[in-house]
Amino acid sequence: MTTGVGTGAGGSAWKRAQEARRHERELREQLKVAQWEVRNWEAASEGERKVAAKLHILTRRGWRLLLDRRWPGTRAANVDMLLVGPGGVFVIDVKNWRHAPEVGDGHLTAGGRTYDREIGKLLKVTRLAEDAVGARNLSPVAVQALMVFAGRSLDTALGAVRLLGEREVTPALIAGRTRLRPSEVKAVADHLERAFPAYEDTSARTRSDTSARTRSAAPAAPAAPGPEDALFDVEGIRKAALEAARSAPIEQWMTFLHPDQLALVRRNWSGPARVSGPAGTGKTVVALHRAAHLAQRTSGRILYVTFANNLPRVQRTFLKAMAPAAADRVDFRSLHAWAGQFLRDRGVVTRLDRAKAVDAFSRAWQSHGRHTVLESLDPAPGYWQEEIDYVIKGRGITAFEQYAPPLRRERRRTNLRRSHREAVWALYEEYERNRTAKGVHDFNDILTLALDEALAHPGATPYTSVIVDEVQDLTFVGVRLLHALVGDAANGLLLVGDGQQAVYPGGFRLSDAGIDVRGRGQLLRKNYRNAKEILDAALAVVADDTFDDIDGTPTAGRRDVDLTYGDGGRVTRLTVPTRAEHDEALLTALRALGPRAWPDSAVLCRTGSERDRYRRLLTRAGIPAVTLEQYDGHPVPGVKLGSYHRAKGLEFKHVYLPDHDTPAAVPGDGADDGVARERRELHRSQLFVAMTRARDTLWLGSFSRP
Ligand SMILES: Nc1ncnc2c1ncn2[C@@H]1O[C@H](COP(=O)(O)OP(=O)(O)OP(=O)(O)O)[C@@H](O)[C@H]1O
Repeated sequence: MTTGVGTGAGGSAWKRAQEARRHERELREQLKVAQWEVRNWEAASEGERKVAAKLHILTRRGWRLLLDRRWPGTRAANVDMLLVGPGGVFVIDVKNWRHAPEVGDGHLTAGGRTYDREIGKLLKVTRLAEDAVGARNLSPVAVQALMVFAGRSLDTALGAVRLLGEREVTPALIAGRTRLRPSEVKAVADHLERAFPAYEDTSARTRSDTSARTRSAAPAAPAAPGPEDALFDVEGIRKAALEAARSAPIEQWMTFLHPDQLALVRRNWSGPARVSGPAGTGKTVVALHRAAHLAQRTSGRILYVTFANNLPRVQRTFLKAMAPAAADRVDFRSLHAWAGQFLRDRGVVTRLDRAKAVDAFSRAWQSHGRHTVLESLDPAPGYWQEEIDYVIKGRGITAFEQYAPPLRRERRRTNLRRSHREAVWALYEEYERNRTAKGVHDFNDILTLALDEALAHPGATPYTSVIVDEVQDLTFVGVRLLHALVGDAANGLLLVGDGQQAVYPGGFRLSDAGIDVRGRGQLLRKNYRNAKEILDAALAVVADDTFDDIDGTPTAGRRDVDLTYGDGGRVTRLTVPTRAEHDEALLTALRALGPRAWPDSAVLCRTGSERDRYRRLLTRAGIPAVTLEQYDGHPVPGVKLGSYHRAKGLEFKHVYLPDHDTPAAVPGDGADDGVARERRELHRSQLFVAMTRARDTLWLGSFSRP
C-alpha cells in the first residue's frame, strides 16, 4: 500500500519533470526563432534585440508585437515597441544602459544621472496610444507604459510607468489577467499599426537622429550574447502561464466603455463636476475608470469615497482587477472611516460612541420630546432623531435662526412652522447637552470636526482628486468636507450619484454647499444592468415620486432610460397568507435555482434585523449565505445576504426580496400626514434600489399581516 503510493507519487513527479523539460526545450526553441525574427531590427543594439526576442515569444501566445513605430506628429522620434495581447496594450521603451537603473524619491536615475525626461517621453507617447485605442472603445486602463531594461533584472514602478528587467518582462506580461479576446487583439493591433506607422527608413537611421531614444543619453552596454541566456526565465514563464490559466478573464466593462462613458473618463474638468443618471447606467463604472485614469495622469493620490462601509472593499477589488498599477494610488474609504482616520492623523482627539449618543437622545426625548407638539406630529422619536441627524447636524446648522423658516427641509414632508421648529430646537439643544456631558461624539460630530480641520489646514491631505460615489447618501457636511480637500481645483472633485436612489432622510443642494458644477454635469441614460421587465417593475414603484436632485433639478420618478440588456428578465411576485408559507416559498425558489447560481444571487431585506432572521432561515435550511458586510468583490460560494442599504452600488443576476412591501417603520397613530407620506416615499426609494440590483430575475415576496 505504502509502496504503491510512493511509486505513484514518484511516477507523477517524474512525469512533471519530463513535462517541465519538454516545456523548457520548447521555449528555448521559440527564443531561437524569435531571435531570428528580430534580427532585422537594425536600429537596435544587441541588448534591445535580446529584449525584442523575449517579447517576440509572446506572439506564439496570441500577442502582436509592433517594432520601431513612428511617433505620430513628430519627424524624428519613435516608439520602440507596441505590444498588444490578451493582457491589453503595452507601450514599450527599451533601455540598454551601462549603469543599473534606480528608482527613488519619485525619480529614475542611473550612474548618478536623472532620467525623468525619459519617463515623461514614454508617458507622452502612451497618451497618444490611449487616444488611438479610444477609437476602439478601449479605456485608458487597458494601455500601460513599460520601460524595459536590457541586460537587467528588476520589477518596479514609477508613477504610471512599470519598469521591468529583461528577465522579468515576459513572465510579467504572461501573468496578467485576460482582458482582450483574440479578435479584439487583432482589431486593436491593426488599428495601432495604422495609427503608429513603421519607421520608414529604419536601417538608414543613425544614432544621432534618434532623439527620443536613450542610447544617446546613456552609452550602451557592450552586448554579451551567449548560447545560455541567463535572463531568459523559463521557470518564471511557466509559473506565469499557470497563474494566468487559473485566473478568469476580467469583465468586459473593465476594458471597454461606451464612447459617452469614455469621454467622461478622459474629460478635463475645470472644477467640481457631477455625473448623474438612473440606476444601472454605469456611473460607478465611469467613476472607477476615472480614478484609474487620474492615477495614471497625476502624481497625487486619489480618494474614492462612499457612504456605505462595505462598498469600498468591493470597489477596491474591482479596480485592482482592471488597473493593478493604478489601484495602489487610489484610497477606497467610507466617509466616516476616512474622517476618523484623518482626525487621528491630525492629532484631534475624538470619542465616537454610538450607544452613549443614542442614550443621550433618549433622555432628551423623555424630557423635551414627549408630551410636546412633536409627539403629536409623530410619536416615533426616531423621526425627530433623524431631524437632528440629517437636517440640523447633517447640514451643519448651529443656530436656531439658520433652522427657522424659511429653511427648506429637503425631502422632509412635515410642514414645520416656526413654533414646531422651536420645539425641535429645544430637543436638539438638550441632546447636545446630554451628549457633551457624557463626553462622546456622534457620527455627525466626526464629520464636523474633520471639516473644521480641513478648512483650517488646506492641503493637509495628499489628495489631488476626490471621487464621491453614491453622493446622494452623504450629508451636506460630508460633501463640504470632501470639497474642502481639493477645493475647486481642475479635476479635483467628482460627485457621482442619483437622487432617485436616496435611502436616507433629508437632503441638500450643492449650491447651498458652495459647490458649483454648472457646465460640468453629465447625465447618463443607458442602462447596462437590468432586463426590461425588472427595470419596468422598479420604475413603476417610484413613478409618482418626483424628486429634487442635489443640483436642484426637479426630476419625474418615471425616467427615460435606454435599455441595452433587452427582454428576457423575469419578475416573480408571490403573495401568501402566512409568513411560514412565504419563507418556505423563498427556500423552494432558492433550492430550485441551485448551488451553482447562488454566488450570483442575493436575498435583500428591509432592515438589519430582517437580514438576521433570513440568515437563520437559510442556515437552518442548509443554504450557505455570505453577508454583504463580509463580501469584498471576490467570488465566494453561497447566496449573498444583506439589507437594502448594504446592497447599494452592487448587482446580482438573481435578487430575492422577501416581505418587500411593508415600510420599515410604520408611523404611529395620529402622525401627521406628511410623516406618513415621507416614510412611504423613503421606503419606495429603498425598494427601488433593492429591485434595481437584479440583472435577470427578481423575486418579490409578501404575506398578509393580521
Ligand atoms: N461599457 C459597459 N459595457 C458593458 N457593461 C457595462 C458598461 N458599463 C456598465 N456596464 C454594466 O452595467 C452595470 C451597472 O453599472 P454601474 O454599477 O456603474 O451603474 P450605476 O449607474 O453606478 O448603478 P447604480 O446607481 O444602480 O448603482 C455594471 O456592473 C456593468 O455590468
